[in-house]
Order: sequence, then structure tokens, then C-alpha cells
Amino acid sequence: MVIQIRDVVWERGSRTILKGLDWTVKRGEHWCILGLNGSGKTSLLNMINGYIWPTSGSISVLDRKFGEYDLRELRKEIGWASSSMDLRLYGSDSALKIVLSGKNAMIGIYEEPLKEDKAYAEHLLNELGCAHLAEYPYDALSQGERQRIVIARALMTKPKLLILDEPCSGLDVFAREQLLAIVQSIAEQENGPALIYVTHHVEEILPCFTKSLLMKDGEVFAQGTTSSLMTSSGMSDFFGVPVEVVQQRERYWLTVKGEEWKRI
Ligand SMILES: Nc1ncnc2c1ncn2[C@@H]1O[C@H](COP(=O)(O)OP(=O)(O)OP(=O)(O)O)[C@@H](O)[C@H]1O
Repeated sequence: MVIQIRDVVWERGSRTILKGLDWTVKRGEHWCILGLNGSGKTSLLNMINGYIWPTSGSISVLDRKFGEYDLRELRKEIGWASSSMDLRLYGSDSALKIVLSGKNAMIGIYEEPLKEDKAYAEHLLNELGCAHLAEYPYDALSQGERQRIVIARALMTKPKLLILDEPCSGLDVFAREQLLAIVQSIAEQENGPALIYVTHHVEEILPCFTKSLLMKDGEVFAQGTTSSLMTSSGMSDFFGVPVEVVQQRERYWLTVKGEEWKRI
């Protein structure tokens, strides 16, 4: 099992932020997590990475039960690429150095890298179409280029689970499609990682994401096969306003209908 979450509750002070989540990700599945701002997506991801602990309930990740394993070891098997990671990386470091720093699941590297690690980092940069950026300082790169570097960094440990947290935020439509093509190709790799893709936008749900988790107000609103969830009526219930979802070229496209959204 990649992820098994049973009745997980997370409380902060008097607030219950995650309210009894149940979710299972099996090997071979790629999931999309969809939810509005504040629905608890980041809290859930932080829990999977062991940055926060559930108040009650149980979690196991990559067959290891929470509380019974060395988190540092587990984190090497989880790649995490988030646009918010920008802030934590050393901007003046070269793109190559930043990718290499993923090897120890750490920010920055202080030791001379091994030859094979450097070769693998260069291979990843090449796979993600960024070979030409290797020696560029990270903070000189565009948002789309940075996102690829962050994903390459997350792949450096050859993770079994890769979490992509809103990787397309801030990207123009072409950079978005280029990045999505990379995500689809990672999903198609033999023995590649299980993907968890977090987004606000149904348009980003690629064919590889055959399963979806819809989060709302700290709860699982619905989960299951993406095709069964991405319907106009299902998504209208989820958002609480009428929307229309159409499927075109193996992707979903959403339009808000009427005026009810103004009351949100
Ligand atoms: N450490 C914390 N202490 C108190 N409240 C928190 C903490 N972390 C998150 N929250 C609250 O929990 C709720 C869910 O936040 P979370 O960041 O998980 O949502 P999200 O779905 O990732 O939102 P977004 O799409 O905006 O990133 C929010 O109301 C947030 O203010």
C-alpha cells in the first residue's frame, strides 16, 4: 500500500482541521487531490510527510506505520515538489546544485557530490528539458523553469511516491501544458513513483490520474474514479454552485454557470 489513512483527525487549539479522513492509495494508482483554499490539502500532505502528527487515527505510508519508523529514511522515498519550496531553496545556487541537493532530501549541499549523483542529476535535467539550465542560478529562472527544477530535485532519490503540490501555479498556458506533459511521462514510466497531484483546477487532471480525492472543509467530500467524479452534477455538489464539466481530448474543462458563485 502506498498510503493508508484511517479516521485521521488533526486538531489545532479549538479547531478541527482534518475531520476523520479515510483514504487508501494502492500501488500503481496515480491520484489527484482537488479542493478549494483552506480545505485541508496541505495539512494532509504535511501529515503524509510526517511534518505534522494526527491527533487521532492511523497513517501508514509505503507500508510503514506512522510512529514506528525513521521519518528521515521514509522522506528519502517521498519526493515532494511544491511551488512554495522556492522560498526555502538557495536562489543563488545553480539549477544542477539544487537538483543534487534532493539526494539527501535536504536543502543545499555541503559536500562534493559523487560522480554518479552528478550524472543522475544531469540525466534528470535532460529528461525534464532543462539540460541547458544546469549552470544557471535558480533565482534567474522563470517560474516554469523553476518548477521543472523542483520536480527534478524531488526525483533525485528515485522516490516511490512523488507529491506534486500545485506545480502549475503561476505558469502561462504553454508552460503549464509543457509541465503537464512531463508529469504524464513520469506517470507512464515503468517502475516510476506513485503520483499525488494537488490542484485547484480540474483542467490539470491528466489521463494518468484515474483516481481523485475531493476535499472540502477538512473532510473527504468524495473519492474514487476520476471519470465518475468529474461530472457537472458531481462537481456542482462539490463546489456548491452550478458548474458544467465537459471532457475533451482526455481532459476535463469546467465552466461556472449562473450567478450563484457571487455568494461564495
Ligand atoms: N498550523 C496550523 N495551525 C492552525 N491552523 C492551521 C494550521 N495549518 C493550517 N491551518 C488551517 O487549516 C485549514 C486548512 O489549511 P490547509 O493549508 O491545509 O488548506 P489547503 O487546502 O492546502 O489550502 P490552499 O489551497 O489555500 O493551500 C485552514 O483554515 C488553515 O488556516
